[in-house]
Amino acid sequence: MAPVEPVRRVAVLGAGSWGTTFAKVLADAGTEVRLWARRREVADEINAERRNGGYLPGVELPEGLRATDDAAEAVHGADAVVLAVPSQTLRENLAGWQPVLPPEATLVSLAKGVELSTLHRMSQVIGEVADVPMDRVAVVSGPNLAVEIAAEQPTATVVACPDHDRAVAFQRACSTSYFRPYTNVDLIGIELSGACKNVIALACGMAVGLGFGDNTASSLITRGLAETTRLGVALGAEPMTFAGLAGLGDLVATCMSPLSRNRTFGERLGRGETVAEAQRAAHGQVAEGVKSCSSIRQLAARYGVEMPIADVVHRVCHEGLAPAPAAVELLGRERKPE
Ligand SMILES: NC(=O)C1=CN([C@@H]2O[C@H](COP(=O)(O)OP(=O)(O)OC[C@H]3O[C@@H](n4cnc5c(N)ncnc54)[C@H](OP(=O)(O)O)[C@@H]3O)[C@@H](O)[C@H]2O)C=CC1
Ligand SMILES: O=C(CO)COP(=O)(O)O
Repeated sequence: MAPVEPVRRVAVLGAGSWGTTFAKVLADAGTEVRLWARRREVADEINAERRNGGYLPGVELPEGLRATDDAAEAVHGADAVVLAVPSQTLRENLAGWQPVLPPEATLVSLAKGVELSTLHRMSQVIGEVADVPMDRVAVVSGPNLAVEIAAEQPTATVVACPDHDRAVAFQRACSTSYFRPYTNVDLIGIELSGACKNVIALACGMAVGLGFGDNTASSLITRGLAETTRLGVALGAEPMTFAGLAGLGDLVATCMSPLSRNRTFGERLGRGETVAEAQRAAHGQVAEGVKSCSSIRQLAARYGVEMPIADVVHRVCHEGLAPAPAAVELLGRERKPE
């Protein structure tokens, strides 16, 4: 395999809260970065005022961060292309960008979800649509609440890629004084961790909305980690990945933080709001677990893995089960050893 070139120039496609924050991280790391925004006015605001007020109010973006609404312009000459759109829209967006992708660029997913129509992880979607070998596909995942990172609070993450050298090259491109990436080669474990923690965070939010405290949340986190690990191992992941930053780390951050959109969504359901009401309150920002609970549940069924928390979250979000009886159901399951 040819040596991997250093990552000097990166395109970030998607200017929501995480895409914009990650572009800031890259710029702060000294990497040249172009950010693609779907709407022209967002690109104009970033260029003229160095802010993206709709997603990151109060955050000043670095001078060197340039935005455009032209994806071809954003990716031109890029050593890496970072995909920062919601997971259920990745296939369609990437199909549009595919003809202009630089032939040797590393393709990096920030999205945390499992595709509903295929049950594929994001790296699989990227491999299929961009028609690239999997050693060119990477994932960034960890306890990474965008708003905290945009405020430059110390945070660690994982850059995962089957090609370790490629992971190291991208790790260098996004290391700053406040953002510390580790590398990993277990794409399956890192991606399933990121997708499943959103579903467990919905369950934790429901518990909070029902008025339950930290014992309930901790019980959900721990049993959520157990069912995520079972699924991951069945799909070929390394069990230890789930104890790392993208596993336990992200699970704790998302389940415990009021900044999490998934936990907030679950909390609204726990307080008695409908899915439609919780969706309206999210103001267009994505709570990935609402869709991924269904794809993850199907994946679990396909591999014969028990995921009782994901199962009730799906039934609350899509089959009209109320959060209170869902909790009763989880507690009333057959008694078993840990
Ligand atoms: N926010 C966070 O803290 C973190 C998020 N993630 C993950 O990153 C991914 C992106 O999330 P995030 O940036 O937070 O999402 P947001 O909801 O904040 O932003 C989504 C972005 O994608 C754009 N977009 C492009 N195509 C579509 C489409 N078809 N439908 C909807 N939006 C589209 C949106 O454009 P427009 O503004 O025009 O709607 C917007 O720029 C998700 O998978 C999320 O789980 C991972 C770690 C941290
Ligand atoms: O992935 C995240 C933190 O790591 C963000 O979580 P939410 O999408 O629930 O806000």
